[in-house]
Amino acid sequence: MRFDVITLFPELFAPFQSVGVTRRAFETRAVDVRLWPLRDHAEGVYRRVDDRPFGGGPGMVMLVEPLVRCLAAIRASQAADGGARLPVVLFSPAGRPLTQQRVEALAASPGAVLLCGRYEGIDQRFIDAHVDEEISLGDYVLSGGELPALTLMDAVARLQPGVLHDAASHQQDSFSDGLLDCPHYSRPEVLPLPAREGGEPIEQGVPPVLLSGHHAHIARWRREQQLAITLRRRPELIAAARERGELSKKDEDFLRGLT
Ligand SMILES: CCN(CC)Cc1ccc(CNC(=O)c2csc3nc[nH]c(=O)c23)cc1
Repeated sequence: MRFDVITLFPELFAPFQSVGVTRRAFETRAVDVRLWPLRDHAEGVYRRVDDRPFGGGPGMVMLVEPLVRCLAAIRASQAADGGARLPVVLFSPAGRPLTQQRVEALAASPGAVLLCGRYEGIDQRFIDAHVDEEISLGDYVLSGGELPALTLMDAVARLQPGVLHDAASHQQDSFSDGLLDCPHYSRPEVLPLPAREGGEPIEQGVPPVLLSGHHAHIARWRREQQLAITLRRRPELIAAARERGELSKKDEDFLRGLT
């Protein structure tokens, strides 16, 4: 699958292509990323990509014409590669919050043009004429759409075949089964951890069940930890899992014991 990224800061994307899971996705071409620096499509002496908003107000607005020229170049490149004409995704605070469900849909698609907004936003006429979908990362204010785009690319790259070593691991990802993750432990079995300032002493050992080798008990303990942690931090995810029929009778018995 392919991402054509329109951005004012292509340098922000280099680390994605050279580190970890996403590097493998990029090297194996499971995910093709093509960066399109918007400034290359700005004309005039000052090569403007933004200007002041009509009606006044703070900040600047991204101009339509450089975006139209940039998108035309992308369409020509997609056609030349015989690829599909990909939908345009705008990252914006006014977009629909990104979910794992949306990530999975995109991961199964041929890809998308990812438009990274900067400044106060994009001229609405470009959005009306060319944008197919607006995506937000969540209700907090970032400086632009590049980190959201990197987040989406990371989440999609992990789902591509052959990218994750242990394919089963993304099935077990907590957001794949809708509950928060259980605690994890590794060597050493006992840690000389100092107690917190004026707090309770830290549990130094590892839950014995994890050392028992009894896989059914371990799986049960992990599931009960997921349920307890999710009920405490994100109770709405319990209700949603129940709605989807994903809670077993054992799960429900355990939850009743907690409340
Ligand atoms: C007028 C108030 N602001 C809207 C919340 C203006 C504004 C702030 C920051 C931006 C830059 N942010 C993004 O482009 C962005 C793109 S996706 C996203 N997800 C969460 N939060 C974000 O700020 C974003 C754009 C407009």
